[in-house]
Amino acid sequence: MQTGTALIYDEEMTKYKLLWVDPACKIEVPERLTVSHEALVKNGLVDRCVSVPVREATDADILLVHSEEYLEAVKKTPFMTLEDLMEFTQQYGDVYFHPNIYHCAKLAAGAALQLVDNVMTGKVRNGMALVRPPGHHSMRSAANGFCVFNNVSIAAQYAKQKHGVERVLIVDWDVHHGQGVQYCFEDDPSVLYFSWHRYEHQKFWPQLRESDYDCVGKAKGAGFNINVPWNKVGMQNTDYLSVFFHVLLPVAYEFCPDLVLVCAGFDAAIGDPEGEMCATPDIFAHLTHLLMNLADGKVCAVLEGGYNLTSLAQSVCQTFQTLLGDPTPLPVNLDGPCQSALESVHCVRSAQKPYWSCLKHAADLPTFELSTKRIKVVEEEERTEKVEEEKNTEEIVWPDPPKRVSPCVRTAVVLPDGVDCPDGCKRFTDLHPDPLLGKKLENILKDSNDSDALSTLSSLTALIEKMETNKICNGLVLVRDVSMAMMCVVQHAASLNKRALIVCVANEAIPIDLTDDGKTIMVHFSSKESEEQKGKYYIPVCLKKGCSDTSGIMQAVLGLVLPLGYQYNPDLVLLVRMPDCRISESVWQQLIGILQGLAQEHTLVLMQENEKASVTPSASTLLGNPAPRLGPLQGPQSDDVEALERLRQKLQSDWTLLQTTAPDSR
Ligand SMILES: CC(O)(O)NCCCCN
Ligand SMILES: [Zn+2]
Repeated sequence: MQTGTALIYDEEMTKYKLLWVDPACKIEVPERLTVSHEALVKNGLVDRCVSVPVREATDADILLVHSEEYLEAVKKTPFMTLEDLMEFTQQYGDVYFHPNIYHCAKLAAGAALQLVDNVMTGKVRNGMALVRPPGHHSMRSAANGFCVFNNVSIAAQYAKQKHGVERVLIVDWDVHHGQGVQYCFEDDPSVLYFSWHRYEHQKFWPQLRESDYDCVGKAKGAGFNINVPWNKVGMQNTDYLSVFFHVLLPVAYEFCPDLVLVCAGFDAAIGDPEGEMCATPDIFAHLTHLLMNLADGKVCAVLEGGYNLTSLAQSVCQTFQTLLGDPTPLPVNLDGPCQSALESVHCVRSAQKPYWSCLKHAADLPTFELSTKRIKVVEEEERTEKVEEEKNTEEIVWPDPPKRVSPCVRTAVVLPDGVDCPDGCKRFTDLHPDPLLGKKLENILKDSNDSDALSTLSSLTALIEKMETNKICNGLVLVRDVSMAMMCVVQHAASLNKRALIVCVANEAIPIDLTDDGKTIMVHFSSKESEEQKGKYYIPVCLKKGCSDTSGIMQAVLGLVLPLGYQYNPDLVLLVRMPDCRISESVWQQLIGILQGLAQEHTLVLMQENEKASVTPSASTLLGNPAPRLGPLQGPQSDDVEALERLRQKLQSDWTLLQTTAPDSR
């Protein structure tokens, strides 16, 4: 299994800066790179990465995206006088040139190519390049928005041409719209470009009509360009996650990319003068994690923006820690998305509905949107250039990101004799069995002197306690009676006053009645509608074709289990696979991989002892290896989607992160 996280950085890229007065450009300073790199050093992250050297992009590399005349013009800038540089800069928007910026722009693009080479040839699993000048605004023949060459666009073309990559997903979480990337690939179905960006109904820079949600790509590229406009500032963690759960991830899994490139701009974080958003740096740990089970984990992040030196450095560290496999931090009290974010999610899903089967049941455009479309045209004339008043974001403060400590044992296993312990795992037995356990479990145990059942259950309960004290990250247990073991875990977690999210894949009803105290939530995948109501914390997901239905399971995991799980914020995730369910191994691994974003990766996998063949693949994902790709997903069964919608409608008043449509409140 491929491991290793590349860090690509060279201090040469700090050696250019703004040489004259220009309020729009003064925030793009060399210190952006130095504070980021110093934070990585301070947190011991540089030593844990594979340092990969930069290289200069060649003319041929740059010409993958840019025109010869533009490249030739930029080549002249090192020899220009200050006056010439200022005059040369005039022709472009919100960007500046410097005698050394051409050199640095070649290094920034070359760094992205080095990252792609090392990931695609398997030298590392993933990585991030810390570069400047950034890239996503630069166009075929124009510099723009501090960008000279379009680093990520060049990397995408390079990956296709040199490594035969067929499908590239570009995730642009920078707070600005990377119009340069959109223009480059808008008619190209092999590159799916996703961007969210501060928009404020076209009032925010670069004030482009084509940054809105209804610009979905052109010709063969229709559907392969996804714009999520933020029409208000102050977006929070929950808004970002809502877009990942209900827009990006379902489409990304359907697209099934061979490679994921990230335009990793951190001006989407709190404190940034450009974004004026409120998402905290730890959100990038989750955004990164949610991408890491795509493309067999081949994720290449390239720095774009990020102008608050504190939140930038913190966000960079959060991203690297997740790329390195450290447990994700607990997502603190997420309430649902704000009304404006919900409108954007609603509009994007309906605009993209014709192109993606995972969205074929999405709601149509809200009626107010149709009416305001006309109003916006009227505003077009009235739009006055929003004067970029000096934003004073200095006084904004936020808590330091939580420490993310990897337990000394990553994956513990409790296996029957004769089943080998997978590499990297640690066999676990309970050294101090609780003599009263039989008594405590008598309501569950059929006969309390069944010694090896008792020993398995005592290992199980001891394992849970080791996870709660963060001695062990996650665990895999094979048992004879899965239902009984599940009830034992539920009871024990409750006795520890720990919240448990149970995801149970089975093919028919299961004998469990949940307490109604909310300490335990169960999502039960099955092929039969369960008639009896088992309380509001029991959530039956019925799939007509049962658990062999990959699309059905993934639709429910991304659109229901994840949002609900993130909002519930459990201390423990229990993944139960009933003996008879026919879930495919790779979907099972995706389930394990995706849900590790919760509960600081305290996932307990429970299977029947005859599932020996699943021990190694399940353990591999628990160890942090990416789950295998599922292949491009077909559409889910219509009646399953309708059942899921009904379920969502029923639950979303309690679990607001499940919402995908804005109430027609206008
Ligand atoms: C890379 C970037 O997206 O952060 N550049 C932002 C330029 C803003 C100009 N007003
Ligand atoms: Zn930006």
